[in-house]
Amino acid sequence: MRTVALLPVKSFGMAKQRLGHAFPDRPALAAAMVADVLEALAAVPSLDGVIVVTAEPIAADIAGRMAARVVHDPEESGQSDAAARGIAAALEDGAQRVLLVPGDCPALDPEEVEALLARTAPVVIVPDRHGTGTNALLLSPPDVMTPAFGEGSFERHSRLARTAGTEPEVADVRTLGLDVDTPDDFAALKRALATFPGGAVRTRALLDEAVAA
Ligand SMILES: Nc1nc2c(ncn2[C@@H]2O[C@H](COP(=O)(O)OP(=O)(O)OP(=O)(O)O)[C@@H](O)[C@H]2O)c(=O)[nH]1
Ligand SMILES: C=C(OP(=O)(O)O)C(=O)O
Repeated sequence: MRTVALLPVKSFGMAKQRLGHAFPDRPALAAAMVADVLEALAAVPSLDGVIVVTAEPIAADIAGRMAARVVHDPEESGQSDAAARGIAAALEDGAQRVLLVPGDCPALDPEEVEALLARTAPVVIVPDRHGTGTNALLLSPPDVMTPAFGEGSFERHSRLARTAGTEPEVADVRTLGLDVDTPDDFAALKRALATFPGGAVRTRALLDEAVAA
């Protein structure tokens, strides 16, 4: 089943507002995290392609160097609209399934993603670590339902799946749950990177630089 990962990426100058002063250089962190996510996705055997939806030239350059297709996002009107652009592009590419992931989960483990792709339900929701948001959506077909990210999106996506006539499956994926939005998320990521070796090469390097500075 042709499966494409979709990665919406907001312009780095605007990204990670909720992180506040937890990390000095938010654009650099956003760029490192996106590159680490793309490297992890490239190592997932069951993915047939990756589409990055962005207006950020640096993200587009990173994507191009990692063999991902870039879809421009002129409006930057939110993750859901960007996801919809990606779904349309994936359908054009003949995708039968899409995996929507955020660009801020740098510890993403390719083996965990591969295991997630073994699921066959039309809608699989990966909740955030609080259980109220959505860190990933596996949709088959890609337009089985319309993503509606944002606060409370876990319940909303569950409801949308049922409205589309299918009972959503819920999958807990540890490294997809390590998305970085708030200072607490950032602290949780640093603890996870200290505990689990491997992955997040660029994000680790940036964090080490910040500590050394
Ligand atoms: N292309 C695109 N991606 C977006 C947009 N808004 C959010 N994203 C991406 O969607 C994913 C989740 O985004 P959020 O964590 O909600 O937004 P953020 O900018 O990373 O963080 P905040 O500034 O705290 O909201 C990240 O990969 C973002 O880059 C948008 O308008 N356009
Ligand atoms: C986008 C979501 O949350 P966040 O903006 O915190 O990543 C979500 O949970 O749907």
